[in-house]
Amino acid sequence: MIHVRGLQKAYQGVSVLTEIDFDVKRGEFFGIIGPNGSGKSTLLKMISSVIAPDAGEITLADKPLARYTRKELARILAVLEQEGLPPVGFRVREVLEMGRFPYQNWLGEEKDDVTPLIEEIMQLLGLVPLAERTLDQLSGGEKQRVALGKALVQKPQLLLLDEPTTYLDIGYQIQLMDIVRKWQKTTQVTVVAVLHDLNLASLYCDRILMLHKGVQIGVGTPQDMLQTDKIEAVYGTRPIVMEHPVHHLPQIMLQSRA
Ligand SMILES: Nc1ncnc2c1ncn2[C@@H]1O[C@H](COP(=O)(O)OP(=O)(O)OP(=O)(O)O)[C@@H](O)[C@H]1O
Repeated sequence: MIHVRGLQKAYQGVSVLTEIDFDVKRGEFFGIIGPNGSGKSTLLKMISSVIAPDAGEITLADKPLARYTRKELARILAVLEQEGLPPVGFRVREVLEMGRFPYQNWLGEEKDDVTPLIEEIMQLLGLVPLAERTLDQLSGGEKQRVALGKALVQKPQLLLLDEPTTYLDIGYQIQLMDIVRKWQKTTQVTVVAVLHDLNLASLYCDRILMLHKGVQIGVGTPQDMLQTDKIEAVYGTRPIVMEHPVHHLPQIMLQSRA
């Protein structure tokens, strides 16, 4: 689904990403992890074509990213970002309808009736009781679900998540990630997620790319990447890594040095 080759980016002459090379398979849940400032968001912005690389190439569904028009790209790719929501006066149902923009003609009309799709996604995300509320009447967690709804109604082949659980409590973190995974099973969407929480990354990602100071430390399964020495080298803190008793995946416990 995605091929990234020799990607490089610098801001004002300061290199923030060098020699990034990886592939993401169709239907995969792919995580990007790394400390603050390691280049995760920059990489995601290049995949969504918000910024251009200085060198290297990204291929999306067998076509170089640079050759997509904005509208073509919007039919393939959706980005979950809370800042991507419209101004506060819009109602939840209207915001979800806006997600269909890539499929509408210049009159804002679409060939097929999308009401069933919008209803299905509102059900999936528990947004039915909030449908007529305006965005300013929602909590941070509810807004995050609306933003996810707007991304899902696009029916993307590729869903990009930039720290999707930042404002969510543990219950909503698991709920949001489970919803994405459930949706992935029915639609085969490819998911690329920047995640700060290494334990969530371990539970949900098929493979993980680890960045450190703009350099690719490695790409591999959670077992390959979430090892004590690697985490210490990159994050500067030595955790205890244990196997999850139910999911049999690595989970980390932090150790205080005080
Ligand atoms: N528009 C910009 N102009 C100059 N420098 C930038 C710009 N955007 C990002 N940077 C710098 O590029 C580096 C990588 O930033 P980026 O946001 O990609 O990191 P990140 O891994 O997503 O960080 P965080 O986990 O803190 O969100 C940082 O040093 C940041 O200060």
